[in-house]
Amino acid sequence: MHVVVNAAMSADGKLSSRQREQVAISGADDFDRVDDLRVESDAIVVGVGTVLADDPSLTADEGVNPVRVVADSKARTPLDARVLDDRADTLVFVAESAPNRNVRALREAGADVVVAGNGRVALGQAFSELESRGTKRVMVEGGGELIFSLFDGGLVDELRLYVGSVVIGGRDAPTLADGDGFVERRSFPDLDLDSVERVDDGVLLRYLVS
Ligand SMILES: NC(=O)C1=CN([C@@H]2O[C@H](COP(=O)(O)OP(=O)(O)OC[C@H]3O[C@@H](n4cnc5c(N)ncnc54)[C@H](O)[C@@H]3O)[C@@H](O)[C@H]2O)C=CC1
Ligand SMILES: Nc1nc(O)c(N)c(N[C@@H]2O[C@H](COP(=O)(O)O)[C@@H](O)[C@H]2O)n1
Repeated sequence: MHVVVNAAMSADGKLSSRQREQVAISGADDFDRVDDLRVESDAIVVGVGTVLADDPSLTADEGVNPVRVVADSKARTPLDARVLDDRADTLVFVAESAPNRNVRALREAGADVVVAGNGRVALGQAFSELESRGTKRVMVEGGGELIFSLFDGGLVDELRLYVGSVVIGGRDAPTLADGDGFVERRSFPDLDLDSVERVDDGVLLRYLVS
């Protein structure tokens, strides 16, 4: 299974403002590229923080939509979230401790709910489950907490990063990889820069994870 993390950040490394609402960092051409990447993928994965902040549909304007996957330890996905609409299938990974009531309600809303891990979704287990269902290409669309955990778990093969020509600032604004952060130099995931391309008024960087 090949896992691509795709994100857009400001020149100062922020995914959004400190208010954690959706900010359009990408321009039109980059959003078209993201749409193409969605259609080329078998699954699009986000953390529930992104669902709560952005309410994304995670569908493409044209083509067959991949399955939408939410890492949602406590089953907090709102029942009126766009990821639960009927434009594509939705799989929600929850932890064993997720309230039964929430899990039941998500199932009634049409989601396939799978338990993986205690306390927090065990991402290695969740990705193995995706692979066992025939998933070959995974696109991760954020946010920073989930992306950090995926790097921490050695689960990322490729990073496509759009750097927009804007400064957002804010010590509490989300960045590409939040979580606890790495401390030891030897634990920092190393990246190989594969290509650099100007897109809109920003830069698209493509890295392979060593
Ligand atoms: N510019 C961009 O490309 C994007 C920006 N965003 C922005 O990012 C922010 C949302 O990001 P975050 O708050 O970091 O939320 P997130 O989307 O990373 O979700 C984090 C949540 O996922 C759940 N989760 C379950 N298992 C987990 C695990 N093993 N590790 C980590 N999380 C796990 C937890 O409930 C956790 O609170 C919003 O401001 C949104 O606008 C989100 C996606 C893309
Ligand atoms: N590629 C990209 N560029 C930006 O500027 C962004 N703010 C994001 N955010 C991500 O796109 C999702 C929106 O999805 P829908 O188009 O509503 O389906 C959002 O949730 C982030 O994952 N991405």
